[in-house]
Amino acid sequence: MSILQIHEVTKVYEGKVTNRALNQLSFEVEKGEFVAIMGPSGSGKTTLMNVVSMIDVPTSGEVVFDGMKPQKFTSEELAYFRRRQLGFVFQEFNLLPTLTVEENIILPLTLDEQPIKVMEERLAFLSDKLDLTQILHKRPNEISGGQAQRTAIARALIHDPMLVLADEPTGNLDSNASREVLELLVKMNKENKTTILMVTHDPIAASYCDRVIFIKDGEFFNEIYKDDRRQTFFQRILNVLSLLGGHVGDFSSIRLP
Ligand SMILES: Nc1ncnc2c1ncn2[C@@H]1O[C@H](COP(=O)(O)OP(=O)(O)OP(=O)(O)O)[C@@H](O)[C@H]1O
Repeated sequence: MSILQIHEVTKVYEGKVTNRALNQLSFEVEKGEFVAIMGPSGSGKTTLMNVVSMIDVPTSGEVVFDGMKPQKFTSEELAYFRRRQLGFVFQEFNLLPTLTVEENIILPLTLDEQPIKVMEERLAFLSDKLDLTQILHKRPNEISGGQAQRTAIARALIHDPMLVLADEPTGNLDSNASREVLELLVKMNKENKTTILMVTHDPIAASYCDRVIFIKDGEFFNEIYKDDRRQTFFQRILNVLSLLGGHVGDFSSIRLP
């Protein structure tokens, strides 16, 4: 069953020069899938994430979530839908510095005025899964980058969203912390059937996913599915990237997995 359908989405930015950031892009994400989006700089990845998260409206085409069409929502319905059904993980973690780890994680539930019992149960469940129990009382400036990203993942999952959107979640992490965060994303995906759409420049990060969709000049370029071994998937991702082209530096974080 598909949880997200991108149907012939085009996004044109008008200005002195008209910019077609997405051009008739179509793909679907199945419930419980972990999908990476890759493409050279300027290929439309951020625009795609903005359209999926409904920060931006497509010029034409449709984004459908589990049969629902948010383009038809009122602004209140849209705000509610984003808050309840989407989870966000960013490169910069975006934690609130004055709140503790625990307060940061439960923030989405607090905003939704959920009963304390619900908050405590979800918090206990996620802190255990993401190994955060020991640092719940700390503030963001007292924890490592990897711990900050794990906190951000817990915050993204606390309301059990339909879809998690992750934008370069390992972009600010060293290789050990990156691996830890990716393994936890895989664990949440496999054990809890969390559906994740992740933009990344990093072929190692992409190799943790079930499928990689490559876009170029705002258009669908190719997609590959993981077989059983991550190493061979990584190699196949590199092969497609070499066909995809782009500028030197677009995939600068390539290192051996
Ligand atoms: N607000 C905007 N107004 C005009 N053009 C835009 C705007 N946002 C993006 N673009 C253009 O749309 C195209 C796609 O940009 P986008 O940021 O989506 O690419 P990207 O793949 O995320 O790039 P990067 O990997 O460098 O972040 C680019 O040509 C960009 O210049």
